[in-house]
Amino acid sequence: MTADVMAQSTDADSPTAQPARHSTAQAPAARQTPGASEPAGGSPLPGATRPTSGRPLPSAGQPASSGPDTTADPAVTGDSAAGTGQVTGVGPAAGAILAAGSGQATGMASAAGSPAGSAADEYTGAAKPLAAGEIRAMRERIDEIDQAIIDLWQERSRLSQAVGKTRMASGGTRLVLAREREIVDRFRAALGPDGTQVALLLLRSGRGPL
Ligand SMILES: C=C(O[C@@H]1C=C(C(=O)O)C=C[C@H]1O)C(=O)O
Repeated sequence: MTADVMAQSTDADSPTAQPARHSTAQAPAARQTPGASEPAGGSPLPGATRPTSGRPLPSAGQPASSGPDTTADPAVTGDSAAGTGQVTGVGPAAGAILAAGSGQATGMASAAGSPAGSAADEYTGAAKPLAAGEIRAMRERIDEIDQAIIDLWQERSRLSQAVGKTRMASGGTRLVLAREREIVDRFRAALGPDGTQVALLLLRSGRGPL
């Protein structure tokens, strides 16, 4: 775990009463999760509650939702990352996805802002048919990729829970922090600060009820 990731740590992830046993034998001594309590479905690791980048998304139009833009909120923390932050709209022309703290995915772009009389494609947000076709093709692949991510995510989660059960049945610890740090570091090295968040969500997903 690098120092800057550790510096991002806060303790805002809600702790639960659920006790957890951590194996810290191999973990770096610089920062140990103190003792017995484990954040709820969350992570004892640094970086767990770091807000997302907060970078505003470029948009040529207005959000489809009037809900608050949580891109600057600590959205990827605790349950909020999984339960909210849904895609609520697509800006016309630019096709920018606008995240909001609540609401359903509408996936529809407003025709407002399109050139008058043009065949604006409301589904893709494109202002010209050719662009709409390209976008549809790319979206097909995006959908495939998303499904692969979901499948792999669920497979990983099942494996992680199986490891935990096996270890506990052998009298071992529920979690191994040194291993979790290794995983967080790998994701962060590959993806930057967002990778940290992804890794923490992955780890949380794998905990489940043991
Ligand atoms: C799956 C394991 O158990 C736990 C879950 C981990 C994970 O989801 O990757 C990593 C470390 C452990 O806290 C493991 O030790 O490999």
